[in-house]
Amino acid sequence: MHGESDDSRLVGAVADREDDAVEAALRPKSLAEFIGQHRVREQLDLVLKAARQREATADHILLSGAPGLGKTTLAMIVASEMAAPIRITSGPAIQHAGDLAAILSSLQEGEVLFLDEIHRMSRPAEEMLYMAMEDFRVDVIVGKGPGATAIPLELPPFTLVGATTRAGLLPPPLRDRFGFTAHMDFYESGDLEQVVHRSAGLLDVAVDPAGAAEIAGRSRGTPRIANRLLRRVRDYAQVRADGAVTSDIAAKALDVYEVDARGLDRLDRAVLSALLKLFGGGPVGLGTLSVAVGEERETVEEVAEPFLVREGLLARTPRGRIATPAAWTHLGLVPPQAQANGVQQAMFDE
Ligand SMILES: Nc1ncnc2c1ncn2[C@@H]1O[C@H](COP(=O)(O)OP(=O)(O)OP(=O)(O)O)[C@@H](O)[C@H]1O
Repeated sequence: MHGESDDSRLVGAVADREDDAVEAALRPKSLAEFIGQHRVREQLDLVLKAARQREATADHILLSGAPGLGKTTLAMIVASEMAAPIRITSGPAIQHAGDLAAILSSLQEGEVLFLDEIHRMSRPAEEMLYMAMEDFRVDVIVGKGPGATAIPLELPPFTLVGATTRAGLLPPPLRDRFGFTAHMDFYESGDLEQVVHRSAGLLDVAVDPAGAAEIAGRSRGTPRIANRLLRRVRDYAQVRADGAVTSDIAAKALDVYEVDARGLDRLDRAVLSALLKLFGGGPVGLGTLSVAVGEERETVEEVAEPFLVREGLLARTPRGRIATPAAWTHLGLVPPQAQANGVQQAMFDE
């Protein structure tokens, strides 16, 4: 068993250590620099401009969307557009209401508090946050048991920017306290090409338009992946060529890393290939499919399948997993039905 996790893959959307080190340099610093997500950008622009005109603190903002689409980047942009400082933390880091009280009580007026993975906060912290968001006040509990007392503490107005991979996971009372919710979608290929060009400029790598398109096409709609693939292509171009990235160089480099033209990696293709070659395209149960590819059930279900489903290559049905016609085409195989038809046609021709 490989026990593969999403963050160990070149096409994983969750940040790895190298991403952490270079992402800061690649982050757009203003809304004008932020590529794609036109609707979200326009809406956010209005929210922030209006707050600035009123000389008020911006409303609380909820950003939802898959990892690597730019939620942290947007939170930082909110702070810079409001000329406000930003404090960054995450749901899992706040286990006790006291942790949150300490952060909230040290905020400056107008500060942006970025709370990543807000759906993973503990319940007591969440309840404290309701009051802080609405009334800019927290009750700090002193003591334990019947002798415990709540001491109210006034907070300066601040802007909470919450990020979550799924807004549906948030309890409605929390969701309702955001003045503005932005849903971020996967990026269009053209937008990702722009991301590649922009990052290449910052990293001082020469990339021609076809090279950028080749990288964008394999980036699974995600800027973080586009930036990571660009770095691997840069290595290849430097070691095996003259440093310039063309479509040929990008394709060869990403073939070495087993990321195919549609952004599928070894694991994705192993799942599809087993489904097609061993089970005739399904339906087959998840357990059987996982054994066939030598991976844990969870790895197949949570790491490989979401992208295959999104790409319309695999479908989850009550009877099991099935491949779509596009899956056969992608792996260059002929579906059994078409094969049978072909045989019949040949007999008829005779
Ligand atoms: N619209 C964009 N234009 C240019 N670069 C972008 C854009 N969105 C994201 N990026 C780049 O993608 C990388 C990942 O973005 P970011 O860290 O903001 O994602 P995220 O959604 O917060 O991910 P996570 O939820 O995993 O923290 C950053 O290096 C950033 O530079």
